[in-house]
Amino acid sequence: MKWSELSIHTTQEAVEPICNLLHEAGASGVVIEDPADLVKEREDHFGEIYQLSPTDYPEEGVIIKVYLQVNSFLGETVDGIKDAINGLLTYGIDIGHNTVKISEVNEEEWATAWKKYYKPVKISKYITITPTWEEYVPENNDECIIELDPGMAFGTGTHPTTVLCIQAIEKKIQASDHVIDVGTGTGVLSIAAAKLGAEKVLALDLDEVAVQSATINVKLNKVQEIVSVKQNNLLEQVTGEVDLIVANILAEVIVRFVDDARARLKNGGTFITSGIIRGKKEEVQTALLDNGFVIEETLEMEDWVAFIAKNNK
Ligand SMILES: C[S@@+](CC[C@H](N)C(=O)[O-])C[C@H]1O[C@@H](n2cnc3c(N)ncnc32)[C@H](O)[C@@H]1O
Repeated sequence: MKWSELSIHTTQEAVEPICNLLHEAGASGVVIEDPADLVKEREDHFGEIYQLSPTDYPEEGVIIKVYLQVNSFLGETVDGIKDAINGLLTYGIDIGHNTVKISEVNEEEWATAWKKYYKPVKISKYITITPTWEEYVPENNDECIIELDPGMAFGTGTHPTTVLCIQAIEKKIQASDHVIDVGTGTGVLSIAAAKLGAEKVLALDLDEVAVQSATINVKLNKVQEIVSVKQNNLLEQVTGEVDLIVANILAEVIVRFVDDARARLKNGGTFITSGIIRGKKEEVQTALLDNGFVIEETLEMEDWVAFIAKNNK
């Protein structure tokens, strides 16, 4: 199969809206080359990516690379993407150089192109995520390693929303808890829950690619006795009550199923929600409070927010 690599030179400010546009255009597997990643200072070292090489990054601006299948609609798709990016100017977003280069790559090149950006990451007190192809020696006996092959699904573990979720799970999980992970992506949060002591985890995702990816990663981490992966829309048709639900999905999606999450939680159970951009914090907070949750803690990292909410029935 032939793939086209679309390389867009833009600004940091435009990264998120462009990634949204690319997602809407049907592209998945976005690589972001942002030189800020090389020098990023953090309050703690959680989420820090090790061993990055400056030669892989532009000197200025950000390069977004996305891979599209070569088919008869490719020309229209690329034109549509270019028009949509130009349209960001009307919202006052600086799109910088805005050069778009297209080159053809074969499947093997595409499958490995993004791997050089993905290194071992210490996520929380106990959890370190390492890609399957990296050799990593734990620093101490308490360190819990999650091996991941993200493929095309979301969830390398380095995104602030994922980091916040793992830190929240680590705080709240109790041995023998039953857990549901809504929007599992690569399965990273389900695997973390299992490794941190959960007895049973149901990992759900609407996207078939995510379900495949999570199934592989669950086996890779030898937690298949604990984690079952299923294709499912949010909590539809899910029955019973669990101790903890985690959902790293966009704010717009979270507010749609807060009531279902409450119905699926035991009295005193915990709902961890992430994927909330700062501007949507109040919308989600209101939805949680209106549905009878008590907000125990609000976690923030970069522009992202996560809530730890308790179900008091
Ligand atoms: C931001 S990713 C989170 C992945 C992973 N849990 C993490 O924390 O890194 C959101 C995931 O939610 C899934 N998703 C979006 N809408 C969904 C829905 N209605 N039902 C189930 N999953 C959904 C997407 O396919 C995607 O894999």
